[in-house]
Amino acid sequence: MSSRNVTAPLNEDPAAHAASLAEEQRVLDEAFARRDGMLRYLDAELAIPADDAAGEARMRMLISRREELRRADQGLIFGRLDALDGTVLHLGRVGIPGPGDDSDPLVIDWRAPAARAFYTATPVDPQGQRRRRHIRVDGCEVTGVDDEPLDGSRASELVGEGALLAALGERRTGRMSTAAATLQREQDDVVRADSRGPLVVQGGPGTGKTVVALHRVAYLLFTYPQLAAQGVLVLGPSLRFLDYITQVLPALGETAIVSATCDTLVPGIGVERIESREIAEVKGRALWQQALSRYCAALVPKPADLELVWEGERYTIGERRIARALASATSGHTYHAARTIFSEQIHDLLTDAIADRHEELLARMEEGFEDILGKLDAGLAASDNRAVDNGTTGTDVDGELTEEDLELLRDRIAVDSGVAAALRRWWPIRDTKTELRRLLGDEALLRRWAPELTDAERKMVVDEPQTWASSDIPLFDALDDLLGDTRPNGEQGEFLTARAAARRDWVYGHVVIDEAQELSEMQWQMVMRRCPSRSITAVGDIDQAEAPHRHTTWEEAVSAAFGTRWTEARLTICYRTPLEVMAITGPVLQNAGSRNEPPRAVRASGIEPWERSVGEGDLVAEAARIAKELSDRWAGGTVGVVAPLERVPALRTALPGLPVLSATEAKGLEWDATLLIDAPGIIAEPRGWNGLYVALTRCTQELGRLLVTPEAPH
Ligand SMILES: Nc1ncnc2c1ncn2[C@@H]1O[C@H](COP(=O)(O)OP(=O)(O)OP(=O)(O)O)[C@@H](O)[C@H]1O
Repeated sequence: MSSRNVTAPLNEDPAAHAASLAEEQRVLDEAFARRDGMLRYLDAELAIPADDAAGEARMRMLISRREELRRADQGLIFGRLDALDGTVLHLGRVGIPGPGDDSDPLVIDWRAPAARAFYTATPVDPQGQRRRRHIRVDGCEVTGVDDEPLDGSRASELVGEGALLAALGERRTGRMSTAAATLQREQDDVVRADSRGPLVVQGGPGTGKTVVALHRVAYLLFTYPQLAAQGVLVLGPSLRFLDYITQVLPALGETAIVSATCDTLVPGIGVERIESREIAEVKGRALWQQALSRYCAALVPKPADLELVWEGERYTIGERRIARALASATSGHTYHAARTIFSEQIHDLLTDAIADRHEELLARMEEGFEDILGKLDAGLAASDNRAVDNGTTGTDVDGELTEEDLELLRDRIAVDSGVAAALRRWWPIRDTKTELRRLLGDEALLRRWAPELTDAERKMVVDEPQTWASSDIPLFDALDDLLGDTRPNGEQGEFLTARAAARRDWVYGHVVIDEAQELSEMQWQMVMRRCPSRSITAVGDIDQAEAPHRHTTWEEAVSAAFGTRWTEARLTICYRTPLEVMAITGPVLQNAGSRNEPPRAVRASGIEPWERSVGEGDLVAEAARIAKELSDRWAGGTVGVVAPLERVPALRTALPGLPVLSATEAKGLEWDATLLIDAPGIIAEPRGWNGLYVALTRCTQELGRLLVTPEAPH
């Protein structure tokens, strides 16, 4: 811990303030100088080529450290804690060591345990601290300091109120920014929560769920460096959303990440068409896991005699032996793994059968058929080339098969195409897509393996087109997992984004799900398969759920996946949406059937939400005019337009360059101003009140509503 003692001003007078700025500028200058020195050192190290795997792994580590240091430009220092005992700590995006080997760090990483008090100390519980200071920097220049005494002379629910409100009031760029400098207490609790077992974070709109989820990833990777070997999976609701959050984790120095949506997660299959909500609901139910598992088990052949031909002779492996081989091969293995084990056992059994017959022949020969030995020897020698290789005849002179003979024979059986073909006929290799198609397209199969479905539901499934929809992806994933690879991938090796993303069976160290309220039960299963340790953080707002499943509580949403073994945390303060807008969301939430209160808004924008009406015929032109007005007013920021899905195409054409989205598409995104078009049209959509709640809560400053009035009759 740093022990530089600085007498910091606690009053606000300008001279003292200027002195504080100058003092922090000196620390920042030193931090940059040290950071640049570290970069030079890393560049020099990286110039020496690696000559083995260990060297390459070290290179990757150095490259990642270099990236982290390079990206820390914004926020090399952002905070300072002055303890009661005079100790001073500076906090930044990354740790910067002090000048000597034994000296205290110049800057500690915000994720280090010693930094925690910066986010959690309060006047009531100052944790040995005298003052918290937020340092605002612009690159290498200190632009301001906000001091917060922790002696009770100033009380606020917020940590670093000045810095937080400044951050929240900034124009939105269309990309999310980091919030390491201004994380709030309840958010920090979630960021640093125990990573064992699933954690579900419920929070209303704008409470920082995405912020928390991403900072938690950075925290976990920092605290448990071994996680980087498996990587972290970040699942978001849409590609637009993933694009919105792209720069947060790299800016926090983290790259051991795969990000995907539930639709893009599984290699080898993608969404080819939109489906109805009814069918998506039916195909999202947990019952499919069982149905697919039963179906897959039924694909395994039943015990029966197996006939094989070896060198023109027929051998029959009897039903009882087959049954034993099947029982040991199938227990706990996937279809294809079991098939591989079974095949190996058949190779053994066939070897034994050939050896038995050979012995029989020998016995008969001893009874007087001596010429047979000669033929047999010649046959074996010709088939395994030993006569050519070592001049032996292939059996001992007495004609008995040696251990070595048997091993060679077994090896030849294992690669023999005739045996392989017979085994393939008896126990076919299965293609996941073909099998899934077969099951989904056959009412009789569905009746047998998914008896929980009603006749009408089965018919609906069978009548679906022959292309893949979103709800098919988790079914494919489940079946592919049950069938297993025909050739196992082996160890997963060190994490590389492309390597992990290309493998369906990659096991991640942690999974973060944003907008988790939207996941169907089958999508939850898909997540769990990738994280058997259950180290999962799911953030969402059950009141914003629009997906076709019928969950209205987290218990309903996750019990099929986690049972009762999960913890819940809550975020209660809304940082995005201003007071004026949050004030009108209460009734909307009630109509959505929620039992939750809207979160408390932390700030006012001073702009009341407004409403205008327009006739149907003038809608598009009027929307374009108002959107232009808003864009001018929020120049340097962003404006978003949310409308009922059916109105989106026409509005998109009329408003090029602006995001025009349905309520579902707007999920997770935000703008300075929202133009909400035809709220009743959104309400009329399935789960429309939830959609309206999403739409209302996207803006950080201004909400305008455009109502559509019916055309007056001519
Ligand atoms: N501690 C913080 N410091 C600075 N900005 C913050 C903080 N917490 C949240 N914000 C900002 O508040 C806004 C809302 O945060 P975020 O998108 O994470 O909320 P959310 O709970 O995921 O919202 P929604 O459910 O509506 O998508 C963002 O602009 C985010 O940067």
